[in-house]
Amino acid sequence: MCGCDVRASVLHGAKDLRVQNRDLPAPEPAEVQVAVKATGLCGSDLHYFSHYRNGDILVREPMTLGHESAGVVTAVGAEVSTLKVGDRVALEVGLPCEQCGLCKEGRYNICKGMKFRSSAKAFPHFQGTLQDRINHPAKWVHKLPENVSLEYGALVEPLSVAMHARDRANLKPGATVLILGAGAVGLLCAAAAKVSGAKSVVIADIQEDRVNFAVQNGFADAAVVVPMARPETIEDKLAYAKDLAAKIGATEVKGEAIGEVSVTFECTGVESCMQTAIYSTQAGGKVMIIGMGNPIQTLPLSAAALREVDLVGVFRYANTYPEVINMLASKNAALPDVGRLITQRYNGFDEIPEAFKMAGQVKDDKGNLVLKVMVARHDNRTSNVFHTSIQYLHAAQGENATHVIKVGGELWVNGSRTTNPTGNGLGRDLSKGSYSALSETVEWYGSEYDEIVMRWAKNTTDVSPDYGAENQARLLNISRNYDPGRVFQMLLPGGFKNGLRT
Ligand SMILES: NC(=O)c1ccc[n+]([C@@H]2O[C@H](COP(=O)([O-])OP(=O)(O)OC[C@H]3O[C@@H](n4cnc5c(N)ncnc54)[C@H](O)[C@@H]3O)[C@@H](O)[C@H]2O)c1
Ligand SMILES: OC[C@H](O)C(O)[C@@H](O)CO
Repeated sequence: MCGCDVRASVLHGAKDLRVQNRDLPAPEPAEVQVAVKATGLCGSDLHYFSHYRNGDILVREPMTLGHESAGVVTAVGAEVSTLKVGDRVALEVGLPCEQCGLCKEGRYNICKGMKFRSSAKAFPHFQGTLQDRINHPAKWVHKLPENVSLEYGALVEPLSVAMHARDRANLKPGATVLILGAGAVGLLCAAAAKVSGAKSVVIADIQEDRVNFAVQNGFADAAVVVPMARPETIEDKLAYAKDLAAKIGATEVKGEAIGEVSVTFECTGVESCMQTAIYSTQAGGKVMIIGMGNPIQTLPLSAAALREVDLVGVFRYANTYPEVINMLASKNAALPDVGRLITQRYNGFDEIPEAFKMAGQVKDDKGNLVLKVMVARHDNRTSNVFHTSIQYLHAAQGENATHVIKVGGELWVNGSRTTNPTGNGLGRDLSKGSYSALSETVEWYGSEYDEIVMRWAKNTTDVSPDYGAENQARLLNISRNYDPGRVFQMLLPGGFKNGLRT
């Protein structure tokens, strides 16, 4: 149990991130302590990073960013019976008052007393998750099943926004759906529509690559590239929105024009898109207001009111985590692979400023889309140990020592994703037999070096005697004491590798 110093990434001003030590007490009786392993960067984090404010909300004291996170439980408070050390978890980072009428109705997301990690709305600010470990009430920490990785665990937060929007839309199977904005939020809303049985999903964005990504990866059935224009007068703006709505309505899915849609998810925050959303939605339909843009917008209200098109606000989520986690675990065939949104990965505190820089770009240096930037936490010391461990295990198995890890459908060789998994002589599909002692226990999610060792150690109960009794005992001991910090101490050079055949 850690009552100790932890490192945190702390924002002191616009683009002024510093790595600092913070005292972390042992968890309170109803809390767990979680080693944060994967954190997705979101638009609000980026606003705080770039401007030291998010819209009207000013940062008033140094603040740690990050709220889309998953990690591993490292300690539990005395009253906690639902979680144990070693559990892999997704963090629901908003703490509502739990006393007010809205909380009692289950609408805790709009509780006035909400404290949300990495938001400067509450003061003192509730510190975010870009920190080695945090203490968090067990009630808001959700266990991940074995087949949901920590990166997917981090996506539970933004996917919750989409599922909450889906719920607020009361989306029915067979609905027709328009998504305005093909950023991470729009794409996740498209995924939520797909998994809920929408008949057709059309997605529109000014960025052609993004809408193409959506269609190519099964998030949408058809794409509309929104023309760039800057109409000045309100008449011209509404005429532009009507034209765009007509263009969207004429878009064909399976040979049929989509027409006016049952539900529009507005995920840009842009005024012209809100106007278009009203014109694009059928009488009796709904416009879901998810994008947060200019707080004052001119809208064709009568076009909504006289056709009973409901304009429905969406703010974060409530009671979504269990469903979203189940959905990810059950691998529902109607759900597009949301993991494809993770387009860039960074490791550790030193790379966080670079990660934010990337999150502010549309494309990376290689011309790849930037949709969701993920920050994992490990330090160099442990990553070397990880590689060493895998290398020695392979050696111990009598094979060439290579660092070959299967991640989902892809192979990583010596730390890089390989496009040629079998042709270079290094590739081995660890799940397919030849490494029976390791099969299905070796998975590497992005750069979660320590998790892989954890999972592998947990399962290594019948390893080859070649590992040596001492190391086997050590592994079993590791698996019982599932604590990343401690495991790595045990795996430091001079520890684990000693005694293994090379
Ligand atoms: N309501 C909530 O609880 C909630 C939660 C998270 C994010 N958000 C908001 O959702 C929005 C989307 O978030 P994101 O992370 O996907 O952001 P993003 O910036 O990645 O995506 C926005 C997309 O809108 C597109 N766009 C901009 N102008 C456009 C136009 N005129 N026509 C068509 N498309 C246009 C951009 O090209 C971009 O792809 C943001 O406003 C964010 O603040 C809301
Ligand atoms: O500023 C509001 C933020 O965008 C939200 O809190 C969101 O990121 C949480 O899901």
